[in-house]
Amino acid sequence: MLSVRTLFGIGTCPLATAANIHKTDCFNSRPASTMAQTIKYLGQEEAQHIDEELFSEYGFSVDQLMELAGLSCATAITRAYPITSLVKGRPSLLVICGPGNNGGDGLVCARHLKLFGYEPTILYPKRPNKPLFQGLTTQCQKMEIPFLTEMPEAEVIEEAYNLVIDAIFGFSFKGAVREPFDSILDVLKKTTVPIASVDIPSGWDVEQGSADGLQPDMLISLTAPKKSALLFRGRYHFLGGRFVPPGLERKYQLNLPQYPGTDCVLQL
Ligand SMILES: NC(=O)C1=CN([C@@H]2O[C@H](COP(=O)(O)OP(=O)(O)OC[C@H]3O[C@@H](n4cnc5c(N)ncnc54)[C@H](O)[C@@H]3O)[C@@H](O)[C@H]2O)[C@@H](O)CC1
Ligand SMILES: [K+]
Repeated sequence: MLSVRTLFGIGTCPLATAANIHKTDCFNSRPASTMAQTIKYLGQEEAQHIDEELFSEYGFSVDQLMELAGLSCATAITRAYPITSLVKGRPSLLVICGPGNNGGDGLVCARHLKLFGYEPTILYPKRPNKPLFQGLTTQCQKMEIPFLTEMPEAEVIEEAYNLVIDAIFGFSFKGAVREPFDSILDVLKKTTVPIASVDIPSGWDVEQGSADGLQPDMLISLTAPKKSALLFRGRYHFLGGRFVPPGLERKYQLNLPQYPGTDCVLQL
């Protein structure tokens, strides 16, 4: 059956215009694609094991995979929210980065989005004292991406930004959210600006989700979706992180779909 998306393509759907991009459910009846049915949804421990093996057995470095993950996120965002579809006069985005590697993906994503013509602003309240994150921060500063010193109020976000990119927590998140991220997530829950979450909607249990948590408009699952992604109800679910070696895919029976051509993302 032909879906609206098939007919018009993302960004050219007649309903996804500048006037209604905020939460308009243009693609509410998302087709249950065969790919999404067969792909494996990972538990928290499994995701962490895959992560460790990529570094220990397969010889990757963190910054290498982070670069590919962040590029995937930026690419997926350009597909779902092309600059021409944005409601504000400027293509402004707010990227909120957390204290771990999910936050690192956010920094890389912001840098690529700037190169793609968007105007990202970063909030990075807890910065690890490690060369990797210091380097990524410097790169963003040299790209002339502004950093905020505090979380804006929900009304200010609505006024100033087209989209919030949530790169706060990924698959290592556990337990109750600690400050300052608790207050940050409270503000995000109040705003109607669409949210694009990197790997996992922040604050969600990696496997069980969160009934009263964030409800992002977009989710970019990295490597493979996590179990909580089955509860995602937003418009756009993309897969990114096209770096999984075949042996690792076989071992964990990931059943990853074929990425089209040279693309680094795929819509599920
Ligand atoms: N193997 C992969 O698939 C890859 C994963 N990457 C990214 O790395 C992420 C995982 O990164 P990490 O393992 O560093 O972990 P996260 O980025 O998920 O978070 C860990 C950080 O969050 C803090 N934290 C955890 N629970 C908290 C709570 N309840 N309240 C406040 N702070 C809390 C921890 O103290 C730690 O600083 C993935 O989700 C993905 O975004 C990519 O960078 C590269 C490839
Ligand atoms: K996230």
